[in-house]
Amino acid sequence: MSKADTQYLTIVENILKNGYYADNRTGIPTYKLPHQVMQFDLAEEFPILTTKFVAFKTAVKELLWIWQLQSNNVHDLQAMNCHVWDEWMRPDGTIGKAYGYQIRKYKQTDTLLHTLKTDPQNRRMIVSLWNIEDLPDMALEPCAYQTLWDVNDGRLNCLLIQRSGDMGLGVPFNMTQYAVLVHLIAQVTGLTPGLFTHVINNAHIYENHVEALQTQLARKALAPDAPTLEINKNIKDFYAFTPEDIQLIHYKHLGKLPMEVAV
Ligand SMILES: Nc1nc(=O)c2c([nH]1)NC[C@@H]1CN(c3ccc(C(=O)N[C@@H](CCC(=O)O)C(=O)O)cc3)CN21
Ligand SMILES: O=c1ccn([C@H]2C[C@H](O)[C@@H](COP(=O)(O)O)O2)c(=O)[nH]1
Repeated sequence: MSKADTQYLTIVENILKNGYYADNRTGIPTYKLPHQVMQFDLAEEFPILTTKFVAFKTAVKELLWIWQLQSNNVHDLQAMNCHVWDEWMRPDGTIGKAYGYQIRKYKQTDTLLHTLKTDPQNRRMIVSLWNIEDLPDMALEPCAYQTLWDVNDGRLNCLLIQRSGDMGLGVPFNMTQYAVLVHLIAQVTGLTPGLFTHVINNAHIYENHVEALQTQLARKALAPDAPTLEINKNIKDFYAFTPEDIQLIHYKHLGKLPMEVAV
């Protein structure tokens, strides 16, 4: 079993056992717990679940859409054969001033890369998608909305803050895609991947995901070891990475667990 499975399933188990049952805007109630934390040393193991199949390539494409393409246009994501944002697409084809829009608006990827290269002991390396002024014009207010970056002895550390975490669908994507991001940014800044800490303010399980997550919990004993991440080492420019440059080697898992997304 991967360390990702252990930490993720501990949270899932705790929510199912002790979570507070409450309504929310989607109409599908959730069980929820506050302030759940996972922490991975990326030098030791790449965090991805093995107790179910995580659509790794899809998660990587969504990440590149936000951080590299810096797009809010759902058609750009669909062009990569990724459809996880289809339900939130507005008639103009975008998700409004959300996600990639906020990265581009303030050149946040460029600034982070530049600071990591020129002033790695800077204590102000923050990328934030939470822009109060623009919130009313977003199709969805960003969930994984902030990262804080830090360097110790050549190791790149990242703290991800997520205000709202869908444990069944969003979180398995988020934990893995942000781990990929740390690897990508480390490679192009001459650093090595260090600690990745993922804080979730409202960690919830939708009522209609309970059965699938119970199935996943029951699979624990059979879980395979974690795969390894392999990135094309020749790439030194963050904007040159393609999904093909980012490969999972020997990803063994216990199969898909379909869940419906609450819109
Ligand atoms: N309720 C909700 N949960 C989320 O996780 C979420 C939202 N809304 N809204 C915006 C994005 C969209 N996200 C999504 C949407 C769908 C999948 C999903 O269906 N995942 C499937 C595989 C999809 C594929 O293979 O392409 C899965 O089994 O993980 C994942 C994340 C994450 N976000
Ligand atoms: O990257 C993401 C994006 C979204 N989510 C989930 C978290 C919630 O279940 C919904 C958003 O609903 P709000 O009412 O705006 O909190 O989407 C996620 O887990 N990860």
